Amino acid sequence: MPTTPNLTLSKDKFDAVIFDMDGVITRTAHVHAAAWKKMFDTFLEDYAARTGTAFKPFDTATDYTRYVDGKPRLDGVRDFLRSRGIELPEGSPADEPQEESIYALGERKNALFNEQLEKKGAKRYDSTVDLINRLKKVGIKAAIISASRNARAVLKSAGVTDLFDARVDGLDAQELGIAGKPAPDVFLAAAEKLGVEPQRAVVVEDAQSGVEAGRAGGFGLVIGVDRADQAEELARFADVVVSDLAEVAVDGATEEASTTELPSALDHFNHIEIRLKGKHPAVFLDYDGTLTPIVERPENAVIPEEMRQTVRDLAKLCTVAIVSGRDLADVRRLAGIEDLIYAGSHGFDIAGPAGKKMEYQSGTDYLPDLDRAEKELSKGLEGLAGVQIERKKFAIAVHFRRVAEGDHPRVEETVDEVLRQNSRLRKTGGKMIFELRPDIDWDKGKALDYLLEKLKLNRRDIVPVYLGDDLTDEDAMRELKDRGIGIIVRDHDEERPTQAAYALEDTCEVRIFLQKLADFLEERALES
Ligand SMILES: O=P(O)(O)OC[C@H]1O[C@H](O[C@H]2O[C@H](CO)[C@@H](O)[C@H](O)[C@H]2O)[C@H](O)[C@@H](O)[C@@H]1O
Repeated sequence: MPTTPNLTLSKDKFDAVIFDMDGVITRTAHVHAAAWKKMFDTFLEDYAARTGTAFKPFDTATDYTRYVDGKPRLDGVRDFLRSRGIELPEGSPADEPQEESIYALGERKNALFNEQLEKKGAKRYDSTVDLINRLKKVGIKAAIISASRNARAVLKSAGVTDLFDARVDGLDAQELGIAGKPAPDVFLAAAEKLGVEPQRAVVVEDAQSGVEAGRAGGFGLVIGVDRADQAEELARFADVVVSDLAEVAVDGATEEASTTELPSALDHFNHIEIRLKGKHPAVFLDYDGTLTPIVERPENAVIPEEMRQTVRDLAKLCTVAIVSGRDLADVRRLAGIEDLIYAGSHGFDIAGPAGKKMEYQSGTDYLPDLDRAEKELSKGLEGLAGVQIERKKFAIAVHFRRVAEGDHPRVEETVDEVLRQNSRLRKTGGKMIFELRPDIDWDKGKALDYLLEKLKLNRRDIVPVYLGDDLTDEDAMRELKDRGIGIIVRDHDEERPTQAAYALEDTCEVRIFLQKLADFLEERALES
C-alpha cells in the first residue's frame, strides 16, 4: 500500500474527515461517459435521418471532456448540442423523456446513467478506502458528502456504503433545504451529523467549489485532491494539495510506502511549490547515492562539477546542509563547497561554514570504544580480499562491495563478534556496508532536529526538505514526516519501505530537482 506521508492526520488534532464522493472516493466518469454517448447517439441518429444530414456519433474521448465532463447536466446537454449547431427548446422538468428539449435529454441521460451504473458499476479509489480504514484504526470518523441524488446507488455500486459514519447527499440536501457548494452547508451538515466541531474536522475535495466550501465552513484542514491538473486552482482555498490520498499519513496507523510506489518529486513539483507558498525551504542533502552515484570505492565518490555548482546556487537562496555517514572532514573535502553546514558520521559530528561558529559532537565519550573496535575489525578481517575498513571519527564502516559473495557471511560474523566485545557500540547497515557507531539515541534524524533548532529554523514558515537514498536517511525522513518533505533517491536493485513522500530516480534527477528548486526560489524572489 503506497503512502507518501508529507501530511499527517492525528487524533490529537482531528475527530473526523469529510470526503466528497465523485473524484475522491468513487470514479464514475466512465459511467457518465457511456450514458452521455448512448443518449446523444440515439438523438443524433434520429436527428440526422430527419434533417438529411450525416450522423456523427458522440465521441467519449473528445466530446465528453470538452463539452460535458464536470458540468451540471443541463449545461452539458446545451454545450454539446451547440458544438454541433443544434438548437432545442429549453423545456421544463415536467417534460417526458421522449420529448425533444434540453430538460428531456438531460432526463434521458440520467436514466441511462442509472442503467449503466447497474451494468458497469462504479469504481472506487482504493487509496481513499485505505485512508479511511487507517483513520478508523485511530478513532477518526469518516463522512461522505455529495451533491448527487444518485449518491446512494453509486456508493452501493462501488461497495463502500458501510464505510462511513455519516452521509449527506443530494437527497438529504433537498430535504434539509440547504445550499450546494461553494456554500459550506453540506459539509457543516455532515459535521453536525458526526457530532464534531468544524475546526476538528478535515474536508477532502477534488473540485474547486468543494475546497472553497471547506474554507468557508471554517474546517480545521482542507485537502485538495488534484485529479485534473488543477493544483493551482485548488490551492486558492485548500491548505494542501495532493495528487492522491496515498500521500496522506495517519499518525498511529502503521504505514510505510514502498520506494517503488512513491510519486516523482519532479512530476509533482507543482505540489512542492504549493507547500512552499509563503514559506522557505531548508534543504538537507545526503552525500553518497544522492549527490554522487554509488561507486566501487568510497574514495572515488567525488561530486560531479555540475552538481557542485547547482548546490552552490541553491545555497545562495536558502539554507543548505549536507548530512552524511562519512567522516566530517572527508565529506567536506569531497563535496568541496565552502559555505555549507556539514554533518558527518551520520550526524554525530556537525560543523558550520568556516568562520561561523557551530560545532557539535555527540559521541566523544565513545572514542576509546571505536578505537578498540577498529583494531579488532582490522585484525579479524585481515587478508580478506576486497574488504575495506573506513574509520570515521564517530563510526566505522566495513565495506564488502568488492568482497566475493561467498565471504560476505565472514564479514558480518566478524562485525558481530567485535560488537559483542564492544557493547557500547551498535551495528547499522547501508549499501554493502556494516557500520559500528556509539549506542546512543542519535542519528541523522536527531541531527536534523538539532540543526533546525540551532539555526532557528524550527518555524512555521520553514519547510525542511531532505533528500537521501539509504537506510540511515530514513531517520531523517521520519523526523520531518509531519513538518517537511522527504525525497528518496530510488535504488533500482532494492525495493524497501520508506518514510519519504516523493522519489527521484537517480543523482541526475536530484540535480534537476535542486536546479528547479533554485529557479523557483529565484523567480519568486524577483517577483516580490
Ligand atoms: O550518508 P551518506 O553520505 O550517503 O554515506 C553513507 C555511506 O556512504 C559511503 O558508502 C557508500 O558509498 C560508497 C561510494 O559510492 C560505496 O562504495 C559504498 O558501498 C556505499 O555504502 C561511505 O563510504 C560510508 O562511510 C557512508 O557511511
